[in-house]
Amino acid sequence: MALDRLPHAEGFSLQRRNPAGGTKPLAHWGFRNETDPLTDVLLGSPAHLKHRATSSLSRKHLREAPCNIQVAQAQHAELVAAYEHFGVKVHMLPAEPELTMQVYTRDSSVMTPYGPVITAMANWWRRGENYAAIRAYEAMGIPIYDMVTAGTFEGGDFNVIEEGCVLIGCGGARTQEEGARQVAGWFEKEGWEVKLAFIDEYYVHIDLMVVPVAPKLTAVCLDCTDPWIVDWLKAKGHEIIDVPFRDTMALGCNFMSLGHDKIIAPASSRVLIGQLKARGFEVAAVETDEISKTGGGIHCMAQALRRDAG
Ligand SMILES: NC(=O)NCCC[C@H](N)C(=O)O
Repeated sequence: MALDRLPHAEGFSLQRRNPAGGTKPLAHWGFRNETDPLTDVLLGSPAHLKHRATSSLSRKHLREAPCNIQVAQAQHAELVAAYEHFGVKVHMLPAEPELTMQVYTRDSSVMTPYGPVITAMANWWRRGENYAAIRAYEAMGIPIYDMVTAGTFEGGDFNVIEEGCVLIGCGGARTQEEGARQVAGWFEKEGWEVKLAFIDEYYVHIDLMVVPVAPKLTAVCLDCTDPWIVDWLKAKGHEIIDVPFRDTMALGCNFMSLGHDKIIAPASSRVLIGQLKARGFEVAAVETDEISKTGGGIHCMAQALRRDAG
């Protein structure tokens, strides 16, 4: 099933970035803040999901207790239901048998106020997702900001901390320094504050350990996040919710903020959920343990197409 052309479609373009900076934000699509109210999300079908040895984590599960794909698919259906419950419009990438990891829509593109960046996936089994993303945005009528050409870059490493401020993860194996510096240069030209976070490739992407919850509130795994990142966030006035290391390695710090104090979080991340509830958040706790054996969590499985600036 193909994606529909959306209302508010804009003239499609493969490169609307102004090389001099000052690119005009899109009129309808995109978002300024990862914590603004989510209205539209891009998800990927798990119809052809395959458990591959893609990282230390997924390799360990593959060795010890491989993912039961049917259970994972049922968990994904619950995730879709959670978005719909909160009134978020779900746009689903058409299932393609060759794209066995397309459920992780965070990585093949990243939405910005100026349109999506098409990334450059590191692993051969995910490269086709970049082409599928281009086709999807063309079908929906959302013009592309630009495409990464300097090296590999994966969307889980583009972490919008607050309006006009991005933390770019660089582990080498997924996002290479060359790709990270190309994207950093674009956003510096747009006037953003950009920080590069060099992480160990064991952690795959920066969104394993740092994810925004609400304005000035960020979940961080203090045990594995470089202290300068924590100091930087605190200097900006962010309060930190510390997610334990063991939970983090089970994708427990990888959740989705829907804005309006609503969060979709993995049911197994009990410390995080407790902290959120204590602060008055409404939390949809979704079982994602089976699907996460394949290496990603709720944040990895979502690409915000539009957040309402209010
Ligand atoms: N942003 C993310 O952390 N995405 C998870 C990707 C999981 C997938 N198995 C991969 O290793 O590429």
